[in-house]
Amino acid sequence: MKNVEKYARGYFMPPEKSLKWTEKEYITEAPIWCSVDLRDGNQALVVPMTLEEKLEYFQLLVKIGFKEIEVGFPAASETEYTFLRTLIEKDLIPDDVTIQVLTQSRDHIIKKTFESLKGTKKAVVHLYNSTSVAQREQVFRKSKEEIIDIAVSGAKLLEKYAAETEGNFQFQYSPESFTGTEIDFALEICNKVLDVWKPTAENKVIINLPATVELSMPHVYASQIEYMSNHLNYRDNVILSLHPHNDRGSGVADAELGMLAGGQRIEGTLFGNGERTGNVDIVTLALNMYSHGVDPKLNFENILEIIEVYERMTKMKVNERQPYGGKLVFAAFSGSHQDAIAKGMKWREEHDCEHWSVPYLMIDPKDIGREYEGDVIRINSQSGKGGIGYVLEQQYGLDLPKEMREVFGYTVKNVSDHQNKELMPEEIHAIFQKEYVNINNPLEFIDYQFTKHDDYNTIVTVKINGETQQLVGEGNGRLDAISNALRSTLQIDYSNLVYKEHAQELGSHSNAVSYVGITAQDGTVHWGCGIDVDIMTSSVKALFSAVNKFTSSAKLTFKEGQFMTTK
Ligand SMILES: CC(=O)SCCNC(=O)CCNC(=O)[C@H](O)C(C)(C)COP(=O)(O)OP(=O)(O)OC[C@H]1O[C@@H](n2cnc3c(N)ncnc32)[C@H](O)[C@@H]1OP(=O)(O)O
Ligand SMILES: CC(C)C(=O)C(=O)O
Ligand SMILES: [Mg+2]
Repeated sequence: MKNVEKYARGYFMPPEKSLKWTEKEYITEAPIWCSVDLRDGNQALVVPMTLEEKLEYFQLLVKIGFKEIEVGFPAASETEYTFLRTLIEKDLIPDDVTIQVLTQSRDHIIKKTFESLKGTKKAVVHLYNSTSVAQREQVFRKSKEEIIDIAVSGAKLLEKYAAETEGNFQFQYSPESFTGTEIDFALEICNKVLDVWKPTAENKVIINLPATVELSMPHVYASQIEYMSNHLNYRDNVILSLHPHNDRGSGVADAELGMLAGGQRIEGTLFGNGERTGNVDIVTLALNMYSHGVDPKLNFENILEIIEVYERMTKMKVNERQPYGGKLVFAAFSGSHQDAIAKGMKWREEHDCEHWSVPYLMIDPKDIGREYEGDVIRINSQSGKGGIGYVLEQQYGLDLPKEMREVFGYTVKNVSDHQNKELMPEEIHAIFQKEYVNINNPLEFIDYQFTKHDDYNTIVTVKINGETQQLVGEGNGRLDAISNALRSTLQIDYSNLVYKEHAQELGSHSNAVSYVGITAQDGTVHWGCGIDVDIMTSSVKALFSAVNKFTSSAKLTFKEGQFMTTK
């Protein structure tokens, strides 16, 4: 690409190697979660949420189980201010939830922030100022010392206004644009702020290290976090918080590796809404943990309900491929995936499995309120017999013989291919009904009678081209006798009767379902299905269906009492 020389890496490695985190394998316990949907998420929306929307979203976050929620930037607008006042005055904040507010390091903004907090039981007041080389040089045009002054003076103002305001306040500091800051400078400024606040075990300070802009690969961020974690003063009384954005698409990886490196708290949003490419997606982080058997301490058991509120409030869409929440993430169209999923599900039914291990599915969709049917296995021209058969079995109680599944699979794929669309389960069922079930043209089954000596003898009544006839046959079973009657009387040449039957126990009544396959002289197998309340009748109807399929595909016409090839 042209202009590549215009770009260079803009992050800073820690002054010494910090790679201890690589020795850890996975995240063993949930971090402190802080939702910043109502602040960072909200400030990134085309139209920020109204008061009513913020209130509904807040309730959603509480219901999910967030214990820390950044509710806004109260000095930013009347809505932000009023929202906070409403939460406090209407006593809408549960006792176990702490609200958080963001402020720049400017006297009038900090003052207004504390005004908005009057009467709150407890809150985190979050102070930030930019520390990166680019911000120092281009935006603030200040030296490192002057930038430290902004942070330290803001820290002192927080102390001052907190002392004047009734309530229980915890402080948080973010060196905004941390990822573009020299790490030893970020450390220096954080330690200077900590020296003002002097955290104690009873009143810990949160140091939040944002990937304001994600400038590096995640292992670099993790090394930066580990270095900071090892060198921050008052470390035992500091809660180390991470706030990844997603500019390179690795926000989740930043958070996960950052936690291995010492991050104890995560700030992020539902489905990753937030500035530019978004904040880190907390749904993904939490459910990634869940998929490893670690309780994330957030409840996403009804993810569809959460998506509905999220989309309505933010006017954003959850992408179809969004981990866990996306419409298509528990859907398989391709044949081999469907086959493996269907077999995996069956395996679970038949075995006493301790842990979830169904191929292609990270977690059981049911655990987050998603369904298998129509959700997991979806049918188009890329699908195969496994998935198509699975849909018929799960939704209509039709368990086709293996060989028939294959033939029917191709029929369905062809329809989807020609119509260039996905087929819904009811369409697949309709194709099956039309193509295979109780086919009675040209040969219509009317009745049968049996007598048995050594073998079965039958008189089967049929209607062909509107004319009723009685055919006589003999065989070692009843179906065999009827088949022999058809073959010998009507001169239909096939062999190898394949037969399977089962009860169809879906809905209020139970039918018998039979499948019959017959092999023509050229080796082609023709399949038919019969459904009836009576099991014998269902098998005869299946045979007639197969024979009718055979005569029509072999272009046999009925003339002078027998079937013959059309010239
Ligand atoms: C990475 C993040 O998400 S940071 C959070 C960003 N969120 C928001 O900005 C949303 C809410 N913000 C707002 O509504 C407004 O910006 C307000 C009300 C806070 C302030 O508005 P205004 O004072 O009109 O303007 P603005 O934000 O542009 O202020 C820029 C000035 O503040 C300074 N400034 C910016 N951030 C900070 C900070 N954290 N601490 C101290 N000063 C700051 C700038 O250097 C600039 O100074 P200058 O006037 O000397 O040039
Ligand atoms: C205010 C800070 C923490 C922020 O949102 C960021 O740096 O992304
Ligand atoms: Mg942010």
